[in-house]
Amino acid sequence: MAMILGAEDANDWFYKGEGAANLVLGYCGSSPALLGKVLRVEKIQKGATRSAEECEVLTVHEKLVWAAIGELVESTSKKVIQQAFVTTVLNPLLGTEHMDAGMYVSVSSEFLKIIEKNVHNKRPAWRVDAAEIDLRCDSALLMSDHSIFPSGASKEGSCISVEIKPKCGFLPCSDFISEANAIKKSVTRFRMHQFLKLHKKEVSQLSEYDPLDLFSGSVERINLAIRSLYATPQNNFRIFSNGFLIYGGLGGGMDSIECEAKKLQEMKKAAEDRTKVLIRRDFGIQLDNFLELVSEAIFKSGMLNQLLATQKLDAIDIEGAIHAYYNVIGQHCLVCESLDDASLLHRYSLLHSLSLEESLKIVREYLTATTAKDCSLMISFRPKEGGDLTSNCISLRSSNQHFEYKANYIDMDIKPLEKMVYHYKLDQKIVKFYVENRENGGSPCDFDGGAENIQI
Ligand SMILES: O=P(O)(O)O[C@@H]1[C@@H](OP(=O)(O)O)[C@H](OP(=O)(O)O)[C@H](O)[C@H](OP(=O)(O)O)[C@H]1OP(=O)(O)O
Ligand SMILES: Nc1ncnc2c1ncn2[C@@H]1O[C@H](COP(=O)(O)OP(=O)(O)OP(=O)(O)O)[C@@H](O)[C@H]1O
Ligand SMILES: [Zn+2]
Repeated sequence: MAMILGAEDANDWFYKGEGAANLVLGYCGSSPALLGKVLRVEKIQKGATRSAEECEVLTVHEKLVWAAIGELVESTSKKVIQQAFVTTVLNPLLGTEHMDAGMYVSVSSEFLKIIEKNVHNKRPAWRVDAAEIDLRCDSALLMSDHSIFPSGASKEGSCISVEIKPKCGFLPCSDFISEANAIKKSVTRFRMHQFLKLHKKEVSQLSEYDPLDLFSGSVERINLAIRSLYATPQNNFRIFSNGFLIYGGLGGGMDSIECEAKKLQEMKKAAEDRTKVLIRRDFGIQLDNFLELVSEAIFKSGMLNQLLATQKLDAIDIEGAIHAYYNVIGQHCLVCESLDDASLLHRYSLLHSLSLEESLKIVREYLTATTAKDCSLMISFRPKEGGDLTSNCISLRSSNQHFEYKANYIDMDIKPLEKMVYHYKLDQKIVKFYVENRENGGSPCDFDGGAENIQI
């Protein structure tokens, strides 16, 4: 970690976006080593009480879970573990071509303080309320900016990229899913979660997107999914022109709940118009053709096949994995404790009779799958002028134009073990809400089932 970013470097970084856990900055300075890079800075929930040291190291039980994976045995620092997680766990599953583990660089607390001040006005208010840059961090992740091609290679203004957060692409079929939750086997988690998000005003309308289309392996259905993502982008779809966001929301969905419906429609229409103009200007094609280009690239890259296989490592669903979790942490199972269904209890007793090794494997695979269900893809395009058509080229049948593309996964973070309890509660809450409210489109008035209210 030779590079150190100090106060004098802070103004070279601009706000690019954020998710729940990290804030991402683009580089506008002149250092050749940093051109074309982004810096991913960790955030901390407001009011969080964990000490800096607790945040930095794996818990005793996390060490157990990840101990079986070669390199990870040695590491106790989360940053080292994160890098090893990508190279040792994810690369064999997803290949190396589309992965970027990045590298950690040192940052001073002055640097972070200035950044925090500089980006404040750019951040969505609800993200500001939820979390802030963790000023205790002494490093941040430096990665390639996957919304552009490496500098020098592309003619100015000619790169358009999309970011897609595909979420879970399959229906679970685990025998450990209770009869009361059988709907999970026929309706996607994404669809059911939409109803709860609408009720909680986290989104302004139900998404048209169906992950089963995107992961279908059929180019026609992939195109249907891309059109739906474009119609209702939420936090699942963004478009960038030359690295700058032109369509979709910063740090979340485009349909920020802070806006009234009419204003939202106007903003969406303006973003659509701008996007169409830029696509026509830079690529000489209509929006429909661009969305076709995106679909073809997803189909051709085969990335989603590998991602789906990784997601399916969650073979017994959280309703099964949660029992393995309690085996791992060596505590009495709170889920079984709250059940009075003898047949279910019998099924779960099979899980509680597994060896520690078997339980660790279930938990490890569950956590790996969770990362694959929450990551995003970034695909960048530029017109291909002359020369041979390489394997990374798409030819648009409709206009006989050729485009080069590159695709990368982003947000490959390892998930904390303790989050499994939250996942279980959220899962129960999503299904309960959907079952009770699917008839009325997801906007009832008397649902109080916060994840924290589910009894276990
Ligand atoms: O549980 P989910 O499916 O809502 O996923 C969470 C995401 O919500 P969304 O994609 O909007 O539904 C959530 O995204 P948002 O904050 O809603 O943009 C995070 O990605 C969260 O992961 P982490 O806390 O950053 O590690 C995600 O949590 P994990 O489930 O990946 O732990
Ligand atoms: N390498 C990258 N190149 C370009 N843009 C990036 C890169 N990494 C992240 N971004 C942008 O920053 C945003 C936030 O990054 P990221 O998804 O890693 O945050 P997160 O907090 O981990 O997300 P989540 O809420 O899914 O956990 C992304 O949605 C994307 O627009
Ligand atoms: Zn149990």
